[in-house]
Amino acid sequence: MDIFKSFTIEAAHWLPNVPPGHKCGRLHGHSFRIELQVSGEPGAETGWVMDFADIKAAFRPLYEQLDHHCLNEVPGLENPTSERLAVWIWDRLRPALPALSAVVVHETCTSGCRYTGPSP
Ligand SMILES: Nc1nc2c(c(=O)[nH]1)N=C([C@H](O)[C@H](O)COP(=O)(O)OP(=O)(O)OP(=O)(O)O)CN2
Ligand SMILES: [Zn+2]
Repeated sequence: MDIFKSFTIEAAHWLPNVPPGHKCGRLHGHSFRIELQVSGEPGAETGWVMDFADIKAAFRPLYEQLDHHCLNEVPGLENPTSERLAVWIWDRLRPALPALSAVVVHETCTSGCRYTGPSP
């Protein structure tokens, strides 16, 4: 079974490698919505896969690095596309949250990225 916890991150970014004149080469901001999916079987007694609060606690240090920051200034996010942000979160969160099965980044209401880990 899959469960998820969502977070909103207010952050600025610009994309350094887009062609000249591309709108995303200019500094702009988003309310990024980050969805963390965790998979497993619900415990017989608890009835849950994992306490949502434990997902929140595990993500907290990363949230603090991202929220109300310019993503380009965060080490490892010099080219902060949705794809790079999803991988950045996955790489840093998975050790603390081994049941993590997907990181979804909604950059806008209409665009985003879903990452389920490196290809085997
Ligand atoms: N594959 C990717 N493409 C784009 C990314 C990205 O991270 N990965 N990022 C951007 C920009 O940062 C931009 O903020 C988002 O682009 P876009 O969806 O085009 O934004 P709009 O609000 O203009 O979307 P509409 O729904 O078309 O109005 C660009 N591309
Ligand atoms: Zn953007």
